[in-house]
Amino acid sequence: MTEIFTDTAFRQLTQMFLAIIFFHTSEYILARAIHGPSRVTLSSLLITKHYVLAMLVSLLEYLTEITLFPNLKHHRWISNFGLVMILLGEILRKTAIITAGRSFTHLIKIRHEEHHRLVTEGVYRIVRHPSYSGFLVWSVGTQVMLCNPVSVVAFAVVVWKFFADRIPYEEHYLKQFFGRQYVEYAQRVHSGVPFVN
Ligand SMILES: C[S@@+](CC[C@H](N)C(=O)[O-])C[C@H]1O[C@@H](n2cnc3c(N)ncnc32)[C@H](O)[C@@H]1O
Repeated sequence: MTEIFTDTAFRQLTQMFLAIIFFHTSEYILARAIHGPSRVTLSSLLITKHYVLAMLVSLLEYLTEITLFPNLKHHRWISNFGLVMILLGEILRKTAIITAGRSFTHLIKIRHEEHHRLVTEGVYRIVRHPSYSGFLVWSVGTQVMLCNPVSVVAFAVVVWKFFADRIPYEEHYLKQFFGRQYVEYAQRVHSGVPFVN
C-alpha cells in the first residue's frame, strides 16, 4: 500500500481534491455575491448525482491503474499539462460568470426578466459560451492531470454531448429574448464548444 501511494499519487490526488473544492465553493460564493443569498440554493454548488458518479468512476480508474500500471501515472509533463487545463478552464469560467453578472444563472431562463441583458463584451466577444468552454477544459483537465486515459475520453464525450444538447435549447430562448441582436451575435461569434456552431 505504501508503495502505491507515492509522492506522485499524493500530489495528483491532492491537486484533484483542491480543484474540486475550489470549483464548487467558488461557484456557490459567486452566485450568492451576484444574485443575493435569498435567491441562491445549494443547487448552485453544481453537485449532481451523475457528476458524483463520474468523479467516483474516475477515482476508481485512478486507483486501479496506479495499482496495476503505476508507471502510467508518472508522466509528469502530461499531468502538469492537465493542471494548466484546470487553471485555464477555471479562469475562463469564472471570468464569464463575473462578466455576465446577473444575466448568468445556473438554470437556463425561459422567461425574460427585466435585468437580463445580452452580454457580448469581454470573454463573450471571443466565444458565445465561455463558461461551457471553461467547464469542458476544466473537467477534461482533471482527468489529464490524473493521467486517466479512459476518463479523459469519457469526460470529453459526455461533457461535450451535454453542452451540444444544452446550447440549442439555451439559444432558443436567447433568440426569443433578444431577437435579431442575438442572431447577429451568433453569426459573428463561435459557440466555443468544438463542432457546435
Ligand atoms: C449557465 S449560464 C451560461 C451562460 C453561457 N452559456 C456561458 O457559457 O457563459 C445560462 C444562462 O445564461 C444566459 N445567457 C447565455 N448567454 C448569454 C448572453 N450572451 N447574454 C446574456 N445572457 C446569456 C442564458 O439565458 C441562461 O439563462
